[in-house]
Amino acid sequence: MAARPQGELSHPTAADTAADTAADTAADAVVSAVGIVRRFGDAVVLDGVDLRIRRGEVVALLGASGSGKSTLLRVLAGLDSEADGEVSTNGRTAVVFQEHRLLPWKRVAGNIALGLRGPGVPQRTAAALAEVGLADRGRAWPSELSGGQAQRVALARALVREPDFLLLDEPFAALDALNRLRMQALFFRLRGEHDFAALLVTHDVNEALLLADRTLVLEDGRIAEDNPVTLPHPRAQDDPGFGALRRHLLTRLRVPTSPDQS
Ligand SMILES: Nc1ncnc2c1ncn2[C@@H]1O[C@H](COP(=O)(O)OP(=O)(O)OP(=O)(O)O)[C@@H](O)[C@H]1O
Repeated sequence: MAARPQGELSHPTAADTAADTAADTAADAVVSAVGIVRRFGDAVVLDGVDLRIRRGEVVALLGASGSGKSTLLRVLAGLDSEADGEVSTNGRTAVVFQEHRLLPWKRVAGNIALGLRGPGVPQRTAAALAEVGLADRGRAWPSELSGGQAQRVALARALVREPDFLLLDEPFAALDALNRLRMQALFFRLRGEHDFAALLVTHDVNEALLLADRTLVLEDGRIAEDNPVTLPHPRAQDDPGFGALRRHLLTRLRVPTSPDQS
């Protein structure tokens, strides 16, 4: 790993040393982060995070409120230039936030197509909308959508870019319980069809265990726990293995469990 000056987060490109790239970003990794440190004033929020996510892998990032999950996501997405350390990405990335962030002055289709070039954009836009079950809403304004629909559009806007790596910051947290379950099922289906890797920031241990291949716990500025989830799909919350992992994570996160959760 090449030494990087303090105060500088590097996103190496092909111009960086070939040796670094070969060693640090193996062909099967969509993102590789080494020694990420992020301070806000005197507060050290990320204190040396190392993380690698493989192609096609879905990783859930858990941690107490304020532990730095969103900060880490922003660093990995290249949205934060103030961090120290090194991030290498390999392929296209796209981000979905908790709030849909659709432009209110553009119709749904216009929001999805934003920034796309070349022939076939209307077809790609229509296909992405169909994938999230909104084939007939392309001409709607964002203000005419329900919260769940708007979040589906945000997902379509990310998918139409055919990302290798999808970063999701509590994408379903603002939805009611039923819509949340629908979105989780949709995410699972899309993941099977597109084979993207994902980092899913979530507060919801059940969501993490339903969707992820691996769970991370961020604590004291570091990845304190990194565990594979080997349960077969479709995962059921009443499965004993699921329950054991949930209890472990809830304890790790110091969330009190009630008898019906255990
Ligand atoms: N722009 C900023 N300026 C100052 N402090 C910040 C800034 N962004 C984040 N922080 C601080 O960094 C810490 C981590 O914030 P972050 O949003 O990453 O946590 P989180 O784990 O995503 O929290 P939550 O689960 O509540 O969303 C918090 O103490 C927060 O106040």
